[in-house]
Amino acid sequence: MTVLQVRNLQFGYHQKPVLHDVSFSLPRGKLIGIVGPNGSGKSTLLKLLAGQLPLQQGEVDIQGQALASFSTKALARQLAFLPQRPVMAEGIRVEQLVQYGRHPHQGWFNQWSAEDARQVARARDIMQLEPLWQRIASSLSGGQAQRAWLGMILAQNTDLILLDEPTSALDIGLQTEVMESIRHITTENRTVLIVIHDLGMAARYCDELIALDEGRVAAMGPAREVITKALVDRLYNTNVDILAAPDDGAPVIVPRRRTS
Ligand SMILES: Nc1ncnc2c1ncn2[C@@H]1O[C@H](COP(=O)(O)OP(=O)(O)OP(=O)(O)O)[C@@H](O)[C@H]1O
Repeated sequence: MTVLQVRNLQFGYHQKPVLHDVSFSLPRGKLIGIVGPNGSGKSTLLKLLAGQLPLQQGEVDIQGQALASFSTKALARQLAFLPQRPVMAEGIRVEQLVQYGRHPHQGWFNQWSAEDARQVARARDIMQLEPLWQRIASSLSGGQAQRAWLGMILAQNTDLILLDEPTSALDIGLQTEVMESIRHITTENRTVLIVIHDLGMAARYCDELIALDEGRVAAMGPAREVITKALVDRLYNTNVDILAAPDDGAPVIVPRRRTS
């Protein structure tokens, strides 16, 4: 079943076009990556899908229902969105941040339910936040903060999760750990759409990729088929070699030096 359907999306900032005729659909239970050069429209696309920017042209359906027909709270029960640079409120602890993910599920009197507690504990365990639980969130390192934010997103317990570069501040060990956790989420039949710059990680972990180039879909399909030398050279104006990882054959992208 299709979780998200995007048809002929066009968008511009102050009359400057940024996205052109973008169409795709996301099946349930898959990890889908959006790749593309800086400024190609990846964050703009995610913000539109999350209802953070107004649709100008085209249609977005979430679980078969028009995006515009959802209230803010109803939308937050369907999809969780982690922007590229989320703003951390001063003074809150990691525990409170993760609990905040339950807000869309709470009723008029903000009753805290057993289900809320269960989802918060689950998010804490998956993101291994126990040692950070009572820390002031704004005092965390970049990587720790990213895990805390992901904990909040997991606690929201939505079928669709949109993440804008969730591994950008992480060292290579944590990157792998977080990507494994994100993969784990899709085994629960959730769909995750992730903006990611690291093409090797994208090819290794994502089921499918959407490659954007100047606001247009340049390629779309199974991750390891999308990452070709021709596409990478063209999109990033570079000259790469693509090797095969020794463990599972996933593409490893090695840019050649530019010798003068
Ligand atoms: N609020 C804004 N007002 C005007 N122009 C914007 C705004 N946000 C983004 N843009 C422009 O829209 C284009 C696409 O930006 P966007 O952030 O979506 O790209 P991106 O692919 O996510 O880039 P990056 O990989 O650098 O994060 C860029 O030219 C950018 O300068």
